[in-house]
Amino acid sequence: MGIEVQRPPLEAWYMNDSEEDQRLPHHRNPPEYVTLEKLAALGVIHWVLDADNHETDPELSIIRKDRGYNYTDVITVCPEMLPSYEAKIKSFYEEHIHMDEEIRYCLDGSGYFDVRDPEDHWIRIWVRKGDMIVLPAGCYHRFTLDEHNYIMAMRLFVGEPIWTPYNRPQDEHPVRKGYVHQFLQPELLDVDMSISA
Ligand SMILES: CSCCC(=O)/C(O)=C/O
Ligand SMILES: [Fe+2]
Repeated sequence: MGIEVQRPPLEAWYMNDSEEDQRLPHHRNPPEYVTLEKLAALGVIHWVLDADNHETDPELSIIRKDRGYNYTDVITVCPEMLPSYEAKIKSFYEEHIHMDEEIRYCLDGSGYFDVRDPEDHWIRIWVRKGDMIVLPAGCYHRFTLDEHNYIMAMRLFVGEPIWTPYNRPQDEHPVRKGYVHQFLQPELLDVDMSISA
């Protein structure tokens, strides 16, 4: 029998355009929440796992086996523990893609992963202890700590890890084109295109 993890579901919302501190929530007024279904349509996958028992968690083992995530390490992002903290935080918050999935499992603390919707608006995904998310290869995104300034996250990968970010614009990159083709094609989107014809 699985362990019931008592915690609120993943929260995601549209961001406002404020230039204030990136670690603030940046809700629109009134707030506009984004469903897990909408995130799934963008290719963002999510699980809530038992972070306190991640070393022996059979659910994590199954995900890793099913998806081929044979590599793991743990990164702690906070001013005291991350070497070159300021430079890393700046680079994480530059909009970028990777050639592979970005897979992060929050073991403690929290932070925000921002992704673009089909109209290029930012969606902020609040990742807290127990959340594991996958951002597809070629998906524009960025990361910031929240106001608590601390996250400990497992990083997973298929094979030897490559963390290289490719900053926007990457619209001609084959991996970006593949993402657009798979997730952002107009016929896949839940929008009324007739009014723009
Ligand atoms: C919480 S893991 C640090 C952020 C990171 O690794 C990354 O690639 C952000 O895009
Ligand atoms: Fe990234």
